[in-house]
Amino acid sequence: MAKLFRAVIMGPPGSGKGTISERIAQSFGLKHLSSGDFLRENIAANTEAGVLAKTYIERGLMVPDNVMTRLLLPRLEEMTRHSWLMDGFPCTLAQAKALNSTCDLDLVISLNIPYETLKDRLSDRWIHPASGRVYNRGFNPPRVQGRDDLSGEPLIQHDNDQPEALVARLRHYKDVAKPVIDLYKSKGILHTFSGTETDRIWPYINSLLSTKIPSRPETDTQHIPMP
Ligand SMILES: Nc1ncnc2c1ncn2[C@@H]1O[C@H](COP(=O)(O)OP(=O)(O)OP(=O)(O)O)[C@@H](O)[C@H]1O
Ligand SMILES: Cc1cn([C@H]2C[C@H](O)[C@@H](COP(=O)(O)OP(=O)(O)O)O2)c(=O)[nH]c1=O
Repeated sequence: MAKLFRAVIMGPPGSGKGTISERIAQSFGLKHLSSGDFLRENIAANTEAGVLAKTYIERGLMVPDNVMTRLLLPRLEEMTRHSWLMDGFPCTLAQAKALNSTCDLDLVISLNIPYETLKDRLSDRWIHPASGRVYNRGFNPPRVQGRDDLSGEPLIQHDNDQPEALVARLRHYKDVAKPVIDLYKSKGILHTFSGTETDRIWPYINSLLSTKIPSRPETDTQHIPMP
């Protein structure tokens, strides 16, 4: 069996973690794991952790580290036969240390996107709350305005995606992410990508991953190779 590959993608809200993770999952056959999706599944299933997490998410707060690790680490431990890419976890140094004790990461992708770009994207981010699917009127609009493509249910906007809340969220991200980024830098597994357009960043990420994981032949030709 080919060596398993474990990667994490980090970045501020709106940096494109979800969007890029989907592309990586499609191109390289990794399982895309998302902390937000895990939380939504637990909330929907009314698990103990889900009920607790909901009280924080509803107030626009981060879920405490011990709840996150209790929820996610057992799921990761079960994935002994899969290569995966984790999006949204770890967010804090405590989460990173807990993850470290469970598995060895091969690679960390950090997205570095200018504030103005994040502001523009998030102020136009539309979410299907039940699934977490995200849309943007310019970048990936829903087929019918205001409606989720699959369920047809209404899309909503989060107050904390609006510019007034965003400055505080970004400041908070920078504070908590810095020690995590430093940790991965010191381990030599951090790769940072900067830019305003995902379609310009993607070829570089694709190229990096191609050196680490064999692409799936059927999807390999969809993406522009690195210049
Ligand atoms: N690693 C984590 N630690 C603490 N809380 C988390 C974590 N991941 C997700 N959450 C909580 O779950 C909520 C939903 O997560 P999700 O990643 O779907 O949100 P999002 O709005 O797409 O994230 P972003 O803030 O990157 O835009 C977050 O706003 C946060 O409250
Ligand atoms: C990646 C990307 C996303 N978007 C939009 C789609 C979403 O509405 C929003 C956030 O993208 P998303 O992938 O949800 O970011 P994250 O998971 O890091 O929070 O920005 C763009 O407009 N352009 C882009 O290049």
